[in-house]
Amino acid sequence: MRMDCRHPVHVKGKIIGGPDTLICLPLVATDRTDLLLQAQKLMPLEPDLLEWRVDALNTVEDGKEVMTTLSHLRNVMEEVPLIFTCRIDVEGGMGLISRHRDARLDIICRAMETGLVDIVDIELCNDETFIKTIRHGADKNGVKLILSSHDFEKTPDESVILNRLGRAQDLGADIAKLAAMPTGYQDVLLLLSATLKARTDFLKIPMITISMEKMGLISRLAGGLFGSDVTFAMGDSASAPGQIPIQDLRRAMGVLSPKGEDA
Ligand SMILES: O=C1C[C@@](O)(C(=O)O)C[C@@H](O)[C@@H]1O
Repeated sequence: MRMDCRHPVHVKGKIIGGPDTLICLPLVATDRTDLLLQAQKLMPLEPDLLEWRVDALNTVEDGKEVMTTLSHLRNVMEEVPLIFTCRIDVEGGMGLISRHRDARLDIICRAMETGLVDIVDIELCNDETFIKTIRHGADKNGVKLILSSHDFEKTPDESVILNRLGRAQDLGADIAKLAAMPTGYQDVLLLLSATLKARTDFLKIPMITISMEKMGLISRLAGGLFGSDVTFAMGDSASAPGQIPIQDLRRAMGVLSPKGEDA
């Protein structure tokens, strides 16, 4: 049976770290029209969460425009929880903003202040002042915080994976996240086994762990059984290598954890 975590996160009726593994769809668009079209297209697929990768937006440097776009997006999304992500360049961020610390900090803080964002995702590799400022803003505005780590080259050793998940928890994350690239199937096993170890040994908060690319697909399908609380499917397009359509993901997850059975 899937192990619940000690401090589940409740957002708009969804439980991250509860009995079910949730499915998140990413929104990656260069302009507002496309973003809203994508959201309209994805809503009937009934995702548990939507992630807006705001770093992909052409006009992301224009704070006012981003906030207006955010309010339009919120209207389309109704009650689906929103993760707001402005990814840093060294961990897969797109566009100019991903290279500008202060611009990223500013846009994330402004977004939290609107009250339209449920969760923000920032990287563990940010400096402590950055992380503390976001944590403070999140507390003030009732926003949950994901501290994440991405390695697009390799899968780190088990000790590094455990260390990063633990560090996210120690720095006050509500959810810890780690995505890594496998260079062999051994790495996929390593990621899953580290996930289980973190869940059993020390991690009280929910986590999201992902082994990327085709090779890591099993982690997106079955990661929930090992302790990962959210899995990412493909939105209108993929936001990372290895994502598959939500219908396929749901079917496979249903086979792995039949409802009403002890799995
Ligand atoms: O960090 C993650 C996970 C992810 O990288 C994935 O591998 O599915 C996709 C990103 O959009 C998201 O921010």
